[in-house]
Amino acid sequence: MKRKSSLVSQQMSSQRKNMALLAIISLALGITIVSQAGLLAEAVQRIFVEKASFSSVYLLLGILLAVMAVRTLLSYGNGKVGLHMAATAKTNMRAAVLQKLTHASMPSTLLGQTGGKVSIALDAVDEADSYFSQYMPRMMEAAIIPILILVVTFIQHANTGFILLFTAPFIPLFMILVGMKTKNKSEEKYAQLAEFSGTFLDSLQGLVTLKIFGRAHRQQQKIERSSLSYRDATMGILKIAFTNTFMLESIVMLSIGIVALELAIQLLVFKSMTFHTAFLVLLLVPEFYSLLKNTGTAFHSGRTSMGAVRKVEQMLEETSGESMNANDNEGALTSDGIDVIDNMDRVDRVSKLELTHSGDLSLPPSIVIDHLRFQYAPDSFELKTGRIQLSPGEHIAIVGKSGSGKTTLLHLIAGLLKPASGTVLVNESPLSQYEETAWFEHVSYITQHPYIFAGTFSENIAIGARGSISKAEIERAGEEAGLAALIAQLDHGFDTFVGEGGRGLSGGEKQRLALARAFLKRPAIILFDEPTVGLDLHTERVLQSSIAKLAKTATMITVAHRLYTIQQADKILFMDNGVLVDSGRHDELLERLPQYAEMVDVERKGRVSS
Ligand SMILES: Nc1ncnc2c1ncn2[C@@H]1O[C@H](COP(=O)(O)OP(=O)(O)OP(=O)(O)O)[C@@H](O)[C@H]1O
Repeated sequence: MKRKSSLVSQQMSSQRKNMALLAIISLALGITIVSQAGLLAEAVQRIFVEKASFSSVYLLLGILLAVMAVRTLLSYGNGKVGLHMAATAKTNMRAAVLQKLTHASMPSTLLGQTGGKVSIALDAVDEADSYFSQYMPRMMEAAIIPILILVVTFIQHANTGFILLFTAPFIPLFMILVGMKTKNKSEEKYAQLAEFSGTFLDSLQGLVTLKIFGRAHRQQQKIERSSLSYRDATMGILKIAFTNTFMLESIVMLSIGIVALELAIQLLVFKSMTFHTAFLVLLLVPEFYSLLKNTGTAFHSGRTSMGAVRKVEQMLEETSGESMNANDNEGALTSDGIDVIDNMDRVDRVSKLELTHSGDLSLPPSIVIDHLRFQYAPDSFELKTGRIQLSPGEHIAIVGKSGSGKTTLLHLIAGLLKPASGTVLVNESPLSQYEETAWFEHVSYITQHPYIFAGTFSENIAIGARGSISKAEIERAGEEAGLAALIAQLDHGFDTFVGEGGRGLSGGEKQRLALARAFLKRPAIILFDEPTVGLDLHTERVLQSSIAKLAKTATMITVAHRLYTIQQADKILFMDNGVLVDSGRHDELLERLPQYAEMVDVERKGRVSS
């Protein structure tokens, strides 16, 4: 293997003990192979050449049987160590993939297809198995045993030793040639599989939309095309594998034939060697080639594994380019730790961590937005702000037209996006100086489409808890969030199962469930994306009063659409085309900002007409 993947190298260095064990077992295996041949040659020599009685070789045959048993046990041991190495490596690699995915920044999670990522995390990591379970043990055997056999052969009969020495390099040479081609093919196969999985999952998720727009058939053809390319890539690899096996077998047969011919000539024509020596050498030679041949097959699967591992590495590299190291002050914060998943399917976890920042995070904190600038991509939408102070416990409303950058500003304040320049100051220190987990421990984000996991109401609410939590506490949080009436109608109450993606819950109900999580957490900072679609009056009131209760002791920043929310806010941030134009109370902005007055007017008319 010319260039070992760094992921594989990492695994190797962490498994040095197992490698040493493999080397010891391989050496012992080599000794049993040579002993076995020696004992067998001796037994045959005594019985057939020296015509000794069968009973005189009982002991010899007994030892031979014991050596064979030991050889079997050692082979089994080698396999076991390989499997153990593979299992450990796969666990580590999968942990690394999961770690990277959960710590990836928000923009990077939006890149690529989910199905493709799943196929890499599951299938590609599985493919790495054969590198450790087959390739490594075989390579170790190939590095030790053939040398041992070669030494014994040279001692016994130098001519055969030279034949082995001359023909053996053809096998690795051939392996390298084929292996190179297989690796490319294998990478191609994984690209095809990832595309196939991605297309398949995307189509499943958007099946209703596809049907409505009459695109189901076209999508079906797309799936068919990608499945055919996957088949072709797999067949390509198999073709190489079969050719590989055929060529290796031919080389081995030819070589053994040459050795046998040479031995026969020496034994019968020149009578320059004993039967014992000839037979011993003839027994050892197939073992020699068989080991090299096995290595060839293992090399093929090792190469296939490397292609798969390369894919895993690429994925890790791609996500790590975007991810934030928790200790990296420059890095973008991620939503890791937020108690409610936003509509981009962010995964949340809450764990207690020390603040890296030396100052105390007094709560609720004061927040200063200080000349932020942000772009998703060059030459696209740009967000700009001046300097604005948000006092502890204030209720802030971000308002503006659709696409003006409200959500982007909210994500920048929350640390979910990293500004290109400027800072968000929390208690007068840059947000980037805080340990992200510690910061998110105090933040709850209630999006318009909170993510509901497959599980019961209780399990979904308990996600908001910092430690272990009692059923009574979960139920109290549910009631405070206004879920009591809904739960009372269900046969299994809080133990009712809500499906993946929160199937069976309305938008308002999902938000109440997200609120229940927040009630368990009691955050100091609440980020709230107010529903744009009209909820019924009752639901809206329940949500409104629950949020108000939760926000009593917190700084709340709302992307606001309701006039009521806007009027009640302590401070309104008015966004226009990415620019934070002005901030102030409702009456102040009405007076000095015509665009704001116009927006309020439109909102009022909308209310009356709807
Ligand atoms: N992930 C993204 N990548 C690239 N551009 C984005 C991304 N998210 C938002 N944008 C763009 O940034 C601009 C501001 O979007 P943003 O969601 O902040 O607006 P908004 O005021 O919250 O809109 P709405 O009220 O409709 O939700 C829009 O032009 C949008 O297309």
